[in-house]
Amino acid sequence: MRKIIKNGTIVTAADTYFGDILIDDGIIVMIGVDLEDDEAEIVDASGCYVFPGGIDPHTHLDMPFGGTVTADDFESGTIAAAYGGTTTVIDFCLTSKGAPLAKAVETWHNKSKGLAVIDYGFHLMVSEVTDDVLHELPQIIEEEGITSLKVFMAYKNVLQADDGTLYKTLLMAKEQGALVMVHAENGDVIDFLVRKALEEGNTDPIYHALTRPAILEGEATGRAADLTELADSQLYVVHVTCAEAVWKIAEARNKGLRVFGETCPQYLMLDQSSLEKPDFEGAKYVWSPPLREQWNQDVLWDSLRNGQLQTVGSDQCSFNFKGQKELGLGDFSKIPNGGPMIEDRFSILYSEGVHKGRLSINKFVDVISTASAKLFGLFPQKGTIAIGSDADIVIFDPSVERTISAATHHMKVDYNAFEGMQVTGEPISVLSRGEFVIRDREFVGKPGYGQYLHRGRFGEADKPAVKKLPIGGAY
Ligand SMILES: NC(=O)NCCC(=O)O
Ligand SMILES: [Zn+2]
Ligand SMILES: [Zn+2]
Repeated sequence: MRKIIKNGTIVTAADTYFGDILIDDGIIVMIGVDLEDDEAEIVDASGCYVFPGGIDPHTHLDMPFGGTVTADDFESGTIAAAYGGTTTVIDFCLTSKGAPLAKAVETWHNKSKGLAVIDYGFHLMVSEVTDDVLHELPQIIEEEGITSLKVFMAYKNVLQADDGTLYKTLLMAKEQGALVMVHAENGDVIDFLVRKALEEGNTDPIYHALTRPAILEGEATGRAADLTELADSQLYVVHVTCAEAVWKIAEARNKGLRVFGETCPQYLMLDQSSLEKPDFEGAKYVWSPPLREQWNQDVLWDSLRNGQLQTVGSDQCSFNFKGQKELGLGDFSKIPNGGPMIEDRFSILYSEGVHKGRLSINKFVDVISTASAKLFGLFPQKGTIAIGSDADIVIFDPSVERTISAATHHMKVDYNAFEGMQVTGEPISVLSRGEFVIRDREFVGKPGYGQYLHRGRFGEADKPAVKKLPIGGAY
């Protein structure tokens, strides 16, 4: 079914203009003024912005962690994402030492197939680089289109890899055209500090933050950047929280290194004092790296604006307060790490970024969508509004005032970390490949509609192929 989105203000990372968009078979085929097509359904976007769908480069759906499993799976998580204006997620496929990588990828396909309501891809965790991994990885990159590899520098004895593994992964990524992602914290020192705090009887949630100081995030970020330089490779630092890490990324980028950084709405909006809430409520805010002192928020906003950080991911990793976060009553180190962020990422960035004058509207589109498409091999299929791109579109009303709350959110989790926050603007309708997933604030999508994304190699977006127009056709 053809559709014309009419009368909206189209916004991309580069331009803002008034126009109509003709969609055919899930693809944007024409953009212009006063477009007409007798067979097309007309979708009125008067008074609204028309944005490319959000791309969330950092989610953990249906992920086992800390002796439990995230509250949101690929169905509830992608429904919530769509309500929030996100049309693509890239989830982390976990692996275990000694087990075939292909088995882990198959597990993640089984978790997502038939459930996702929007398109999705996977990053692949690398926990060791053995001969088997060296043999298997190029095949997975080629056949699965998984072109980003994740190394954890923290979570000792659970997910953490050593520096040798990180270095070998960087070398392999350089050769294969993949992007290495790091969770940058010094896991060994954190492990020592956690044990010491517990021995001293310090068991409350706030000690999660106090045992993971910002300097250990800065140190690991700098170490990863140095190893990237040595390997002449490429690095993406996930969930950057603090000035110490931003400075290391900026230093690397100033040297001309291919080092990129992501932050998340929680680090832009919340601070460490949330972990001190009484009655164990601080546990709701336990994730890693932890929330920081408030002044870091300005550093993060400035870094998005000036390009030292490029993207905003959600790090969606939801656990219920009742029964899951409570696993850490009496021992903060047993609180499952993570929070529910997938639904509010887009609106918080618009409201606190664009509406409050911290980001231009085009920069907003870049950090919420376009930059991730480019870094993770999805551009120009995703991440923009252009002829030939997938019609992943958000019709966003900037005049709506609303309050974020667990009572109205769509994640399957019993609290919202941004409870009570007033935001301006709301995604009213959301289309994925030309089909409504959210229509006039109602979910109308279908589990299983979301397609797995076979992604391009790192750097391909810098040299896109010239598109050919079919003879006599618009595209
Ligand atoms: N962030 C967090 O606490 N949980 C998810 C796993 C990770 O990203 O480190
Ligand atoms: Zn992490
Ligand atoms: Zn994460």
